[in-house]
Amino acid sequence: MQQFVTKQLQDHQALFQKIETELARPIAHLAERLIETLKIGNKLMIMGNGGSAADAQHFAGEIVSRFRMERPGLPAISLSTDTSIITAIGNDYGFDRIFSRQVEALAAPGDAVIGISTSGNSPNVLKALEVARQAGCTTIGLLGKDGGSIKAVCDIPLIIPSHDTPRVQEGHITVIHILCDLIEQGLFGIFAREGL
Ligand SMILES: O=C(CO)[C@@H](O)[C@H](O)[C@H](O)[C@H](O)COP(=O)(O)O
Ligand SMILES: [Zn+2]
Repeated sequence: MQQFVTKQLQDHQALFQKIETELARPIAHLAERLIETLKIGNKLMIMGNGGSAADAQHFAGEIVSRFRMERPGLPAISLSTDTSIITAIGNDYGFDRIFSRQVEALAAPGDAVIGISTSGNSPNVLKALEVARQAGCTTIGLLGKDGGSIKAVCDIPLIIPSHDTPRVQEGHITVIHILCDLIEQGLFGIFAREGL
């Protein structure tokens, strides 16, 4: 068992080394887009299934409440969280529409709609990003594997370079925390002061 644990930790470390090499610039670029979105009064809408539903809720919580800084609340909604809405749409229209219906109802042009999917192939996330695109939103994917079918409907696809679902999720939550730091510092902190 200890060998198994060691192997998991080694895989995690190797992946994070790759993320550092390949994704530092794309993560900073994505943060800039999110900062611009929030600066002009638009909001973030975030969704995913399973572990990625938890990530969506986690991300929205950091933005609305706070990450590290004392600062005003910022607008972000998790589309994976409201059981009444999700069961109503799922029951009446089908599971594929649980996110797209919320995008129809809540999205405004200029909002950033963020789909989190380790396979890049969840149909409900794909449909929501298609609707978001038609509504004039910026579409963003936190993805894995080869980006799947969702990659094609993303203005900004960020793909964690792994085919192992748990490792991809570990990449996603780290990216989310870095984005939260950059958003706070970009709007209210060191990067805002330095105009970076
Ligand atoms: O958390 C995990 C696996 O670590 C699972 O709950 C996982 O999120 C679920 O199987 C999801 O349905 C996978 O969807 P996706 O990431 O491929 O869009
Ligand atoms: Zn999990």
